[in-house]
Amino acid sequence: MGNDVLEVRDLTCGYEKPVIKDVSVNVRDGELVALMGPNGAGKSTLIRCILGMARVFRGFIRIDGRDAMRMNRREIARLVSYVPQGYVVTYPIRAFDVVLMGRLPYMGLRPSSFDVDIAINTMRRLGIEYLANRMINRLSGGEAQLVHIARAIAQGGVLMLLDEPTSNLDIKHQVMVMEVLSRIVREDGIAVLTTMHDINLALRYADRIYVMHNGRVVAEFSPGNLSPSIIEEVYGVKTTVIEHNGRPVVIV
Ligand SMILES: Nc1ncnc2c1ncn2[C@@H]1O[C@H](COP(=O)(O)OP(=O)(O)OP(=O)(O)O)[C@@H](O)[C@H]1O
Repeated sequence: MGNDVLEVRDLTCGYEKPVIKDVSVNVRDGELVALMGPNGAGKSTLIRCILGMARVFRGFIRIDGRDAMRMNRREIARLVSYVPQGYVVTYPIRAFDVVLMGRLPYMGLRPSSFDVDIAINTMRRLGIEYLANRMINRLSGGEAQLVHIARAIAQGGVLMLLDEPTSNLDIKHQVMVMEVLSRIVREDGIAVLTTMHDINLALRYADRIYVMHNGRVVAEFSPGNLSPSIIEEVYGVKTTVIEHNGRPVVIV
């Protein structure tokens, strides 16, 4: 873990008006960073800003050392993959073709055999090659989420952005998705920034956690340094932090 893959400095960004204000975050290679905060705090907007999908008023965003605001969509797509929140494909398309779509930033009119190999190998690596010929609109939420993550991995960037990848998943699939993400971070040395609502999942899997509130970053900590006062201040609920198997667990 070392270099900043994502560096956001003093960013004020939003839509017609700013939504997030003076936000600074960074994610290094080999690091999984969780972005937490109440509904409407500005987490998805920050992700959209990094992707060039929202209006930057002030500040800068560097991806892999390059000024993201000077990059075109294709250049960003070669560095950054994105799994949006609650992304549901309603039309019938094979799971394999969804994964292959990750290779679009590199393709001409048709995929090369290299692109096809990457898609096959990525599905194998995540243990979901058995889903390859299934239609994505007929998969369970957890299976479909793993396919979308495989698509993002096949894209082969240095930074993966995920918006609530575990929402709507049962406990087993939540753990499965987070295990896959932390394995990819370790094995490939990529950087992952993911929004999450489940504090205990974040404490278990994230290397660091940022907390946003009213468009600002109000706390940054590693799981071992969590103080209950942060949760109380931001969410307004009383909590107790206990240690279980050497890890902090929040009890409401
Ligand atoms: N396209 C948009 N145009 C204008 N305002 C928007 C747009 N999208 C979101 N907002 C506003 O920006 C603010 C932050 O929303 P955002 O979706 O970033 O929050 P969030 O922290 O991701 O919330 P949640 O946890 O509910 O997903 C909200 O007040 C929201 O209404």
